[in-house]
Amino acid sequence: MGSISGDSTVDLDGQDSNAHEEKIFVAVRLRPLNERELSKNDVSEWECINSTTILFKNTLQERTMLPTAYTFDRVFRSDASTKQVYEEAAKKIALSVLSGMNSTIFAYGQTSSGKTYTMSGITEYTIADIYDYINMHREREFVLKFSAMEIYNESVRDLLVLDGAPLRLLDDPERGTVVDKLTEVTLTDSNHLHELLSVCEAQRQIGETTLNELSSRSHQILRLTVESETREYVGAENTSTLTASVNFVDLAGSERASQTLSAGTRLKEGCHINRSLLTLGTVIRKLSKGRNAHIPYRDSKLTRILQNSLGGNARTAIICTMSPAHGHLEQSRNTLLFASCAKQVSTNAQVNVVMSEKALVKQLQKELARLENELRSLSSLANSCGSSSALKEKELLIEKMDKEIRELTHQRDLAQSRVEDMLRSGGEYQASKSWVEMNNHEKASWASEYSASEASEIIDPLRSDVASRTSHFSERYEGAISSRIEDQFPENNEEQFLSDDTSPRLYIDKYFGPDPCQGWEKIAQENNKNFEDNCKEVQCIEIDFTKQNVISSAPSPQKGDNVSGQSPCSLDNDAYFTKRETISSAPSPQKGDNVSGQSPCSLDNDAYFTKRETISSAPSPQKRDNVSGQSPCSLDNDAYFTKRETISSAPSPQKRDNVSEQSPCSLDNDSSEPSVNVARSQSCAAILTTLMKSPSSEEAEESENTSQDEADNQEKVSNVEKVASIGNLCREDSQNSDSSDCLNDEDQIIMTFGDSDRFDMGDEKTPKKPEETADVDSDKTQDTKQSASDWQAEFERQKRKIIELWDACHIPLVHRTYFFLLFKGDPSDAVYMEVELRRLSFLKNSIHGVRVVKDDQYYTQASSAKALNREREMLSKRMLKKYSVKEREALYEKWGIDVKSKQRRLQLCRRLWTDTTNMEHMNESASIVAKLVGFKEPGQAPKEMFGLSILPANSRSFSWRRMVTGCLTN
Ligand SMILES: Nc1ncnc2c1ncn2[C@@H]1O[C@H](COP(=O)(O)OP(=O)(O)OP(=O)(O)O)[C@@H](O)[C@H]1O
Repeated sequence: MGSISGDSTVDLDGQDSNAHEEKIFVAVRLRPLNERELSKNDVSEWECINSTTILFKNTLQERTMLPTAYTFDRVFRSDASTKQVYEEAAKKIALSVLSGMNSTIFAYGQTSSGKTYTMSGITEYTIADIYDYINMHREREFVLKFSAMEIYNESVRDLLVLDGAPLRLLDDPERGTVVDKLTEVTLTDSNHLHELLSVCEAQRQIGETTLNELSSRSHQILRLTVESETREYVGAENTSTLTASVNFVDLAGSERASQTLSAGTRLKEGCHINRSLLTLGTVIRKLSKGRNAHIPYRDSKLTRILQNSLGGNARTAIICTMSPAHGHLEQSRNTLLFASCAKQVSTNAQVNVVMSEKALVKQLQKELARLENELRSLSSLANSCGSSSALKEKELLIEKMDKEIRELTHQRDLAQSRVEDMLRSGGEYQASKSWVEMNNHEKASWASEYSASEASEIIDPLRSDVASRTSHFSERYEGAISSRIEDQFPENNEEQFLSDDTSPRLYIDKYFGPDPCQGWEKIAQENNKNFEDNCKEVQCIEIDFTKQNVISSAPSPQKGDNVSGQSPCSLDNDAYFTKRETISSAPSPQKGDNVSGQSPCSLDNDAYFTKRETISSAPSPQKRDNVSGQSPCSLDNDAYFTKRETISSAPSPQKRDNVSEQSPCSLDNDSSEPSVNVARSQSCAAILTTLMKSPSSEEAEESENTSQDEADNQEKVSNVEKVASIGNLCREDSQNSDSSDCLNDEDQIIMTFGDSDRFDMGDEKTPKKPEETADVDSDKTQDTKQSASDWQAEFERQKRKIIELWDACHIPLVHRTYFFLLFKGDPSDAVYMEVELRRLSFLKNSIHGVRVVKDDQYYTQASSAKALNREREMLSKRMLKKYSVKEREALYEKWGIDVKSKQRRLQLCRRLWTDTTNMEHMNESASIVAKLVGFKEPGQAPKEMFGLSILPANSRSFSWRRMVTGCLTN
């Protein structure tokens, strides 16, 4: 022990007493082959080629891509003594405790590799050196304290107490994790310590495994705390004490159940051991990559207790022990991998100086006097400079600001509600009909007639008023406002996370577009242009859909009906026929007839036939009817027939009346089914409305599906469903989502035909009985009679549907809460709900094999189960801030969470928004999330902030006009 000599208490072996960052010291120790290994003729696979490098000999010439040489701070051959290991790998760090620095020596390695053998030696040598040092430094007074614990099956036991109960871990703001009620014995001398070590040895959980008769089944942490102060100053006023601890950590060995042949208790122990070592490995690996990574200290008690030693403020050495035997090759490699990571980890140890109580009191008194002086000088300054009046002035300013904020908000609300009123009542209908009283046709017609200039007329004066007030307001109060905002949203990671998604303004800007007030002008300007485009786009969609019904119809006797002229029935497998007919003006009847003039029947497998026809004059009713003229019922496997017709001019009334004169029921040649009677009016929007809502068209599809069900050949059914799915998609999107996003360009849809599991938008698709759906006119009448109470029912239905979709699409809880609080049951909610449903339908579709290229980024990015889990974790953290202990306990009870269970907050947050059918649960969830993220009280969600800002930033893919048009159809 002669090396302990220094005169200084804080300078051992040239160590610097100041805080310094250093890497963990990593050494590897090979043990000799043991008897068991020798008896199996196992060979030694590892060799230390110098004092720092260990080499894989590969005696058996196995092919391996793994590294063969590993370098560490020190490697020890199997004939090295424990004393040598101590001197060269552990001593320096262990004895840092004498200079006031915490330190830890770990032994890590697989079972039976020699951890306990090494660690007990190191502990002995350290103790001996410490007592030697104490004896040599009589000028200082030392107090040594000892504690010992083991972590057995994830519970912490006091090794100095016989049959003690498991101990709890507490978080101390200053000391980090502490073991509650752990015995700490003040040592009288080294013998005393040795006695206690014997107690620990006797107490520790030992068990026999195939690999080690005395296998340690727990992690053992022995802690020796050394306090010292200069004798001369003991009891003096300004003396200070050095205090630090050294931990001797003998980890349980990693093991493979198959190798240790463990079962029952041993197996359970082994699982706990491996799990905690895995966490230790993860902590080390993450630390080795940098301190910013999320370090899972809390995942195991071992890492929690040793947090300071793992990248913290304790000097640390890890001695990795390994068996050189070939039979343990894999485990040895794992050990070396762990050692390699550990080598990269830095710690930042510092000297812990504890002031004496007297010195502390003295210092505090000084500080108090200084503060009192400051206060006195401040109050005299206040009296002389009239700072109280300055304060008053500021208060008045704040009051004024508040008033102006209220006034501005009021103005904006007023402006929006005026515009909304105007939009709802709509020109000539205003006097006679309310919005809910209008039928879809009327709504759509109104939408088409309402012009941009009219909108601007109303909006412009309001906008300029609001703008001038806003600029005046921000000029004056910008500084004050931003400081208020900073107060409300302080910067830290968690807050950042939440403010990214939940700060009302940021949230809305990010996901719904800019401030509504700023969007009006653009909207008004784009109105006319967009509306034209939209009509075209929507027409494409709807006619496309109609055509599919037509395709399904029986051929008409007219010449024009049999455009393809031949049944696709005989299409070979995988062949399909796509027909597009673009009619830019009224086509002649002749021209459209027998357009293809060729049978697709003769197409070979995998061949397809795409036909485009441009017709420059109005088509005759005959021509437009039954374009394909063939039932796809008899399509061969995987063949399908798609026909699209794009019409950019207003068709003649005759044509419109007969567009789908045939019932899709005739798919099975069942002419008794009600026929589709889709009328096209002069107005684009009217066409849209009628087609979209026509129960006949729905029925047409249903009938088609029904008849498919009846068909013998199930394969054919699936083929037809594939065709129908395009129609369904079009219809869904035109009804429920941004139609132009979906179909204004064929390239915007990528269909996965193998996936028929389409998104079900709800009740609309429930097959209706023929008598319920036969007559479009009767539906129109019903539309007209729709009352506010109908809306209530519809509102509830839509709300539930949205909730289900939120759940299915893993929509962030903050988002759900915002919208949930937004929905009040007013007819004006229709707009918000519509937008939400559309986006969710896109998302759901994209999950189910249909990718919409222009999909809303937010929905595709934010909506994942993983993101949702993260959000729940973040929310659970906020519970500490937002709920008192009592409130939390009340919540746990209410939500059926055991108050004694672990991770109660997380448990609660994991339950939020899960019971989608229980509206009380939804309300409760919304209210909790709202509180956690600081939304307004439930029922006061900032609806006005959403207003028309439901427009996304990308106005090209989503226009106000389109949205309104879409809403009209429901
Ligand atoms: N370097 C060594 N020289 C000689 N014998 C050794 C050496 N290392 C370990 N041994 C012997 O190997 C056996 C297993 O050692 P030890 O109990 O220390 O392993 P361990 O890694 O602690 O195992 P476990 O994780 O199962 O507790 C013991 O009998 C021990 O005496």
